[in-house]
Amino acid sequence: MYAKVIVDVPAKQTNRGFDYLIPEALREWVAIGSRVAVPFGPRKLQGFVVELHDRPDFDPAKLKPISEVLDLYPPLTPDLVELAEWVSQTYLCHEITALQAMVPGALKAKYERHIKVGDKDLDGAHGDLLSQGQHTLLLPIEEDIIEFVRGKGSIEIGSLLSKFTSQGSLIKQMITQGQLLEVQLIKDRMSAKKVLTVFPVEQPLQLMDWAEQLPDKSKKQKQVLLYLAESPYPIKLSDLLSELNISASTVKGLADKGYLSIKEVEVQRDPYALRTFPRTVPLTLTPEQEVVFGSISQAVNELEHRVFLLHGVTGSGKTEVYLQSIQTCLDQGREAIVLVPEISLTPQMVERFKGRFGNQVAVLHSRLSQGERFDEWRKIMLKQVNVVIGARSAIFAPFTKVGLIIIDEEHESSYKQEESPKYHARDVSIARAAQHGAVVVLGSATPSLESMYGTLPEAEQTQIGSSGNPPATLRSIGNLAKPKVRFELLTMRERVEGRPLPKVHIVDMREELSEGNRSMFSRSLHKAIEDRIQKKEQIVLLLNRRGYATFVMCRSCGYVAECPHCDISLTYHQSAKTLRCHYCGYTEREATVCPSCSSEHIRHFGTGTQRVEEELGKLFPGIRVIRMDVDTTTEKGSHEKWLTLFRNQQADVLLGTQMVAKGLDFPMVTLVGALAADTVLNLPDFRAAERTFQLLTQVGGRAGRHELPGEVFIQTYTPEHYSIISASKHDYTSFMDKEMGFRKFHDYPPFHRLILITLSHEQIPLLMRSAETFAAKLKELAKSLAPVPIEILGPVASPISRIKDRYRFQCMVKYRGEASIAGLVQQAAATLSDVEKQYKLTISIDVDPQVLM
Ligand SMILES: Nc1ncnc2c1ncn2[C@@H]1O[C@H](COP(=O)(O)OP(=O)(O)OP(=O)(O)O)[C@@H](O)[C@H]1O
Ligand SMILES: [Zn+2]
Ligand SMILES: [Zn+2]
Repeated sequence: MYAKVIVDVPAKQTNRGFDYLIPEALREWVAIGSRVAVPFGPRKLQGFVVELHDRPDFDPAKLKPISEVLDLYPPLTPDLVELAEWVSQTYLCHEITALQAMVPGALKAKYERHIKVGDKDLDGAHGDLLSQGQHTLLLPIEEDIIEFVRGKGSIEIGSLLSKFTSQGSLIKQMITQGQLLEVQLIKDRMSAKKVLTVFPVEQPLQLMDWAEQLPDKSKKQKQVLLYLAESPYPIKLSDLLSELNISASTVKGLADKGYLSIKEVEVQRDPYALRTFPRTVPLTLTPEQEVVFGSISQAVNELEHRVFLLHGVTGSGKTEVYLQSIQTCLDQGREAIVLVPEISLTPQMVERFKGRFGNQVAVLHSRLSQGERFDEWRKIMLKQVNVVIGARSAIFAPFTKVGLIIIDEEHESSYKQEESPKYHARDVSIARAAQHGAVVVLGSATPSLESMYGTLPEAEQTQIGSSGNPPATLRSIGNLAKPKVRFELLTMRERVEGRPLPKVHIVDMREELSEGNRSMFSRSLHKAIEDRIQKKEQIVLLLNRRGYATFVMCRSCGYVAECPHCDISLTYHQSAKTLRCHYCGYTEREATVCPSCSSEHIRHFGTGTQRVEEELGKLFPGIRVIRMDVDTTTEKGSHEKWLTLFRNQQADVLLGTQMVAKGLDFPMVTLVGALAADTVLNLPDFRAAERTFQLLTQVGGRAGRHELPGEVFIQTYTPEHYSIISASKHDYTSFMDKEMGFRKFHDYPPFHRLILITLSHEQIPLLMRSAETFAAKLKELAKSLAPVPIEILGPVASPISRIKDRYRFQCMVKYRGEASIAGLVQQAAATLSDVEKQYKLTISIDVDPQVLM
């Protein structure tokens, strides 16, 4: 039996499985998905077993054996190993990168150089060495070192050097002469947490006997034995110490006498251990919920791989449908994965799932510590849970019988990972569900155009996009070749209990200006805020920008403060009175005079959340504002803290960036204001209108979700834009029609698919030459695909033309259908691999990009 192993080196040359022997002793332990240590050239590396077989590519006699199996259970399931191959082919990354993305960060290997006693010291004890005479006599210090290392078994080289300071060169010499041996160990970054636990070793009566026999002066020890006699259960050492107010040596003394034992016991770090979640029972479904639930549960019961797109207006009760569908799945003995966008994974969301399914739920998000995340993941692997709710990467939860995958707020662009592997969790979820015969539910009040397009019958899609195929479905690659599925549309048009959607007002800010209102609050919004404060109702204000102001500009000469390393203007931060670059972190002091013309008329422009907060304080004295943006939520738990304060009505206003727009369900919120609806609309991105419509609909949806009716104000300089008008009328259909027309006209997704290639280098000439070489090669390769329509745009400078002192050029590929364009792009990029290596050119390829900057 041989194992194919993919090693921990993300490079082109190592992007394949290498064969290794499985030593007899490890047979039982090696499986597909095992993490192993293998010799690789002079090094020892971590790798994943991706195949077991009995026909090696090379002479079996020359194969090396696997050195170690690193886990008790393989951290990856065979289906995940297969999925990794699909991810690497679809999104053009190394397979090891895809595999690594599937295991928690705690399992990423840490390579340590250790020292052992070398085999030159053949007979073990140095006494023999001396008598044999053929060895050079060891110096006493050398003997000390060898004895020390022998005692440790093996020791990290740094620790050895710090023990024997100033013996560095001697130790090096001993390694060269073979008295010491250097080995490489693979350690996990994190391991299961263990605590010392005290175990009684006998029955209570015996313990009491022992207590009796102890001399009178050992009062404390007697106390411990009597305590254990009374409650004869294992107890954490630290708990025992604090309970009896004794020292560890007391307990240790008893252990030495054999009256009790102290062992290390593995415990799980549970971020929610201190919280209790009141159990909830299924609600009686509304007729609309009933219909939707019926379709989903039927598919789950029939174990059919189907994809539903659930379009339900804000407050229509999608979560309850998810919960009951998951119950159906669990009743089947299968497992469920729920994905939510990182920022809407609020305590409220967790509570809904833990409240219904209790300890069966694991939670995975980035605000957990690495250790907590590792332990949540272990609960999944050890089958202690059967539901996981988490952000993007939870799609890789190591379940083995997935029955249902739910993606809430499926339109969210954060489901696309921006670093390699640049996967889209929505598309990966469909691939994974296909492997398991599982059902996918994509839920949103504002479904993405891609998903909506996926619901159209083939004929209609053809009509719109002539020969296009749905982009969001599974491509036929490798083992994952499955027939494409068409998405089935389910709709919920009403809020529960017939609550009305909020009334929306569009406010034309140009009019405000012309009538002399220079404030960032229109008169009508101002009045509405006053009204709610008086009624003790709550307000959500959205400003899609953080910081105090977007940029600093000189009114005399037009100078704008820009980052010296990136072509992007700096953002003013009020609290530190600094200008900061959001791309590289560069920071400088606020200037009081213009660096260009020395004028004093240099000001911050635009409005940031900090400035709104200040102005609210001035306009409404005594108003209690919670500001939530990246700057106020970096601390662990801060997100939770702010939302709890708001829920407990300890604030009147929740002001923030898009993180206040999603998923929140607060009964007292009756007013929502979008202060500058155009910020997103003005971005140079073909999805700007879609993002604007989604954001306004979502934030508006926070108002009036319970008994009290809601009202929304949208402040804008472009009140005639269809995304704003449609959002104000809750009219998804008319927005969709217009936007589909626009996308079709410009050959944008979902009618065409995109691949964005960004090249970067410190020098423009080399960069331009490389970009042109790349584009020319790609154009040549594309000819082979004719008549498949493929368009190659560029190279042009990227919208952000420089980041961290590296210039950036991009090419955009637009194509239709399922042709394997990605492969061609990779081939074209390969022609530059020498330049990449020699001159440090970087090429980044983004398949189905969400961010075009
Ligand atoms: N069948 C039901 N009977 C009574 N109340 C319900 C029912 N279903 C849901 N609700 C309540 O309605 C409110 C809105 O539901 P939920 O938050 O699930 O909406 P949603 O569709 O997820 O909205 P959004 O897209 O805005 O997040 C919640 O307070 C929920 O408890
Ligand atoms: Zn100036
Ligand atoms: Zn910068």
